[in-house]
Amino acid sequence: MWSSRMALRRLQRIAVAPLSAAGGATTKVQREMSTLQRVYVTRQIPPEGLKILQDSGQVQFELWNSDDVPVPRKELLQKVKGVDGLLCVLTEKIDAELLDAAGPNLKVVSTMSVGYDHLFLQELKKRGVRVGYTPDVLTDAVAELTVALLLATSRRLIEATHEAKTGGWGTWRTLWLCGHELANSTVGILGLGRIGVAIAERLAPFKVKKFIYTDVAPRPDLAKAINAEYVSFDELAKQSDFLAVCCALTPETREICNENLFSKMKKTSIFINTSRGGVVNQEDLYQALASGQIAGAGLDVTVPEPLPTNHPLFSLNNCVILPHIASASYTTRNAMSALAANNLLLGLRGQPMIKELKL
Ligand SMILES: O=C(O)C(=O)CO
Repeated sequence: MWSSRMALRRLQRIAVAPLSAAGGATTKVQREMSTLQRVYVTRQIPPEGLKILQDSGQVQFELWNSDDVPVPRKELLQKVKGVDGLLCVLTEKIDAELLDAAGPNLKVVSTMSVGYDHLFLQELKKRGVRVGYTPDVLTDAVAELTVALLLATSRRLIEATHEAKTGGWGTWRTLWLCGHELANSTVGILGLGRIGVAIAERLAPFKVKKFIYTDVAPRPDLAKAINAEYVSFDELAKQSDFLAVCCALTPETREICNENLFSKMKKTSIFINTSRGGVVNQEDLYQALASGQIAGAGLDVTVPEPLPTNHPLFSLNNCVILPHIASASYTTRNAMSALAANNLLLGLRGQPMIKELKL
């Protein structure tokens, strides 16, 4: 056990550089190594992204060679010293402390995520660090999972399989495990972007009657594609039979889903969140679910992550909680890693990234 733990630790510190195959250092290799830009990768990312970095001949990179445990903060602060680029995932806070530890060589931070609430954008901007992220490539996977979570919650699939497995399945009963159906319903989208549109497109064939949305301002170009009506925040709460949260986590949206929202929702409505846990006040959500103020909630994201197994939300039958898996398909995670790697390489060359955040 001890030796395997030691071996794991050693593995997690292994440096992987494209020129490592050259073995013993030759003068040529040393010369080439010195011109390669230095990169730290905070996770063992899916193979497509790693291959792009390895084959690039542009960077020498070191990675935290585990997907099961995030790189400890202390180690990360050490490893980023003097790097030109950083490829991270959403578990790493890229804040002033980290940017100071990295120092003035750092030119690019590329995150393998569409969300960027873990990046302190003002600090990055102040230091002139460019930021890449991975929108679009995950839209289909996230929309698909959102529909699955919505149906699992509204048609009570988790409760139902539990009952079937544990002896609760008696005779066929007229109202047992009844839920709420999409046909003839109003679906509300909080924060209409690419993902909200993709969710609506997938829900439309279920005979949804009406799509409504709210955002900081109307988004007619996007709304047109799904024939969605712009409404106020309060109207969204009042009218939605299903409310899907698709907004980014920002200071303005933090805990925007709170008692004020839940108290205006119908007792039969279903709340779904696949964006960020921080947009929800979880105590208020618990109260709304436990008191029957709303019918159910499906969450792919929580605060914190992982949500402790003794968290009150886990005690509720009408709350379905997934471990942040909305983008978790092999195709999508590989595409995200490839995009993150390409963003990083382009940024380090001083070229426009494929997907770059405007700071
Ligand atoms: O990309 C993101 O921001 C996620 O939440 C994981 O898909």
